[in-house]
Amino acid sequence: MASIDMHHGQAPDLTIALPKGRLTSEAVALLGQVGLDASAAVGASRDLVTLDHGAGVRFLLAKPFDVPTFVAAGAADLGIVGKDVLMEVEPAVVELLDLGIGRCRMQVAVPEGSGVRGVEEMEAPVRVATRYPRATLAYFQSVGLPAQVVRLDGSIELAPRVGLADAIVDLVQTGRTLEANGLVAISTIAEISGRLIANPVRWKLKYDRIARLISEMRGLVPVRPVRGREG
Ligand SMILES: Nc1ncnc2c1ncn2[C@@H]1O[C@H](COP(=O)(O)OP(=O)(O)OP(=O)(O)O)[C@@H](O)[C@H]1O
Ligand SMILES: O=P(O)(O)OC[C@H]1O[C@H](OP(=O)(O)OP(=O)(O)O)[C@H](O)[C@@H]1O
Repeated sequence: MASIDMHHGQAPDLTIALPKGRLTSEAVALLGQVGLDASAAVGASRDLVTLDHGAGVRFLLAKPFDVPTFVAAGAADLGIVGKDVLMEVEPAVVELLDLGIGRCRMQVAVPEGSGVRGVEEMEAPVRVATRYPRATLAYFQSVGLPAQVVRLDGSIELAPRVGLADAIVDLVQTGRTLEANGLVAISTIAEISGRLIANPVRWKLKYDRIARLISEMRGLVPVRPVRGREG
């Protein structure tokens, strides 16, 4: 439908890519608090584009790992995405704000029965199952421990149980998934939360509009600036 992409017959002032899934409802709630209506993103509609006509803002619903792709390419001006994705993809985007949503940790975990309680106790080369090969290899390199990555797309906690890996690197929130699978966290790689990102060129071109949005968001939740205006 052509009209869905238009704002009173014109292009929208701003396009924001939202992650489909776990972060969607928190992101929509946050946007609602700054007067932007993205509520259709949490409804039953299968439409992947939703428009707040009054505000002139268009929302794109993308898979979390694809949000940086849309933003870096300029298909969206802004995006909301987990820090885990940014660490893994290292996209050409500007990270503007920590939104404080989707808080969890990226951790290294091992079978409880292994007796290992610190990465320094592990025997090299460590076989690590993860969805985050890049962040994992960077971490193990930083602690001087050779590692081999087994790349999985989910159910990471299964790998050590069936001898596919000695350890995992995954996101941990309540710790229930680790516990239920006989694993224990031995190290934290990073604190994770949702971030507001921008296409670097649009950040300059639409500075006033985006800066207004940032100051409105900053005034709300326990948000903190990650990086200032660049370039
Ligand atoms: N257990 C968790 N607790 C808090 N935040 C999480 C948790 N798991 C994931 N997240 C955050 O939510 C984001 C989106 O997670 P979600 O599970 O919706 O996507 P995904 O794992 O990429 O799933 P899929 O590939 O099935 O779409 C992650 O990138 C991360 O920042
Ligand atoms: O510490 P917890 O509160 O138990 O949360 C951690 C789990 O949540 C995420 O998985 P998700 O539920 O997204 O499933 P997936 O691994 O199949 O993507 C993550 O990959 C862990 O498995």
